[in-house]
Amino acid sequence: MDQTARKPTYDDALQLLNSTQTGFKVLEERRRLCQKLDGSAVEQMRQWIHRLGYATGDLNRLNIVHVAGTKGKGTTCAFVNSILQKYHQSHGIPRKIGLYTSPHLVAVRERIRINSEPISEEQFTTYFFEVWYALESSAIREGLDPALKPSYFRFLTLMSFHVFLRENAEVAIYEVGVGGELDSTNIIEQPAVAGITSLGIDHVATLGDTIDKIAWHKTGIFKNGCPAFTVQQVPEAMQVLEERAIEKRVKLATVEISPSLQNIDIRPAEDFQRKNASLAVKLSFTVLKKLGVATENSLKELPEHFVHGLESVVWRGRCETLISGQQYWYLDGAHTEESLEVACSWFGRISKEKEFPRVLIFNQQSTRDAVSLLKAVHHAIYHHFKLSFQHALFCTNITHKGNSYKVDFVNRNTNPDALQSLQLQKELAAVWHDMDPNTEVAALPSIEDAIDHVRNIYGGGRETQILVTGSFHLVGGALSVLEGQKFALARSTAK
Ligand SMILES: Nc1ncnc2c1ncn2[C@@H]1O[C@H](COP(=O)(O)OP(=O)(O)OP(=O)(O)O)[C@@H](O)[C@H]1O
Ligand SMILES: [Mg+2]
Ligand SMILES: [Mg+2]
Repeated sequence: MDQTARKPTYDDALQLLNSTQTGFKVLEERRRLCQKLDGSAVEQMRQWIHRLGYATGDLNRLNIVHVAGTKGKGTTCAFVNSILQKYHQSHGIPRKIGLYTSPHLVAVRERIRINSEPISEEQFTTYFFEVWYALESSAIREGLDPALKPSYFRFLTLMSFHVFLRENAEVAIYEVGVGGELDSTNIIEQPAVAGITSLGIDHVATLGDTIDKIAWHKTGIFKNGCPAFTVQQVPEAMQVLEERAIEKRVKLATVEISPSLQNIDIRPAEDFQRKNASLAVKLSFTVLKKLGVATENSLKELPEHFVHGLESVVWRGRCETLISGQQYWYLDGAHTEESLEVACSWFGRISKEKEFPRVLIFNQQSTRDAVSLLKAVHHAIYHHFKLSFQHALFCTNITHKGNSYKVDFVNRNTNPDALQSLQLQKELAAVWHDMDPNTEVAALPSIEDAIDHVRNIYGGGRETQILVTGSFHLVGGALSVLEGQKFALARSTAK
């Protein structure tokens, strides 16, 4: 971009950011060569942070709460954020809270928040270009190719560090991207505290296919001298966590579901969420203690701010309900077997109370085994709840009709030919038809097509309950289409 021509806009920033996506062809090649992550990614991050003019030690000023895990990372971070936000509102401590999470639901800006608010378009643009140009000019100074940029997630991670340091955040809460050991967030040397949420199987190509290999990666965020907490895990995972804690000389404690949560309105009222909340409580106590706030570190009775923080947390796209006319939309971005079970049990519990027809909208366009995930949905709904879907719609992750994406959702990492031919969608429709021949199935080219299809099913005149799940791209796209359409929407949070 010509820097002298005009002031770059938010849209320019997003276009350039999208240009850093690795791209389908490179990803295919990596898969073909079975390339795993290696230590070079973290080393490269260190070099980039230096090129922005920081030492890695500068990050210690951020009193980081670092969270890894297979499921519940984002939610746990959101709980910590909400608790700290309540403290901030009443005591002015922490002065400023940064929150870095992924993926985003409806706008990239959501990934970088200050005091709970996504940074503004203006801030995003300013900080984006500060980082972009600093990387270019340092590359030129060092005789490197200025066109070489960190890939999408790494760029945003770098940018988040820059934003929080520039904004003088007193605490920053960081969700790991993938794994821990080799993740780009792992240049953090001395976090205030580390947390590991529930472990399960995901990202097998990069982390390994067994729970112990996955657990090993997650413990990469353990740092000598920094306390760590985890929740109850399966024994194979727990053993690895304990061994690595000893090896790294880290004090690791396991957090049980706190009895005090029984009287608190945790949403959804499921044990997995109480686990996330209990872990968040311990992480918050620890970081507040580091800031010199004397809180009673007891889980028997929670201080008022903790209760308010837990009850008022907003974390969209997870067990979210939208009511639009006669339609009850239930949206959850779950995309692993364990989390789909959780999402389906939430939907099943609510749905069995109603006689209305049920519609499933499902998509999972990455390298995950979409068929197995779909079977997990079937199993949970048909076997556990003895319920069925009258319609099952399989769409791509393209937001709008006519192959157009909202700029925040552009995804270069999926095979365009497979999207065009609806290859996966047709396969999923056939799999579902085999499992339940009574369901009417359809493969559709976009999220908007699927939503319109639902509106047309019963002429819009009949109450319907729709479960949208399998991917955050799908749920984020569905939310932006639903909210963009002129229907009166009532939002209700999961119970
Ligand atoms: N502790 C948990 N155990 C199992 N499933 C969970 C747990 N916490 C959340 N989930 C499910 O996983 C979904 C995603 O939750 P969340 O965003 O907190 O996870 P995440 O670890 O950030 O996931 P991602 O890898 O997509 O970033 C939720 O909607 C919920 O259905
Ligand atoms: Mg994940
Ligand atoms: Mg997440």
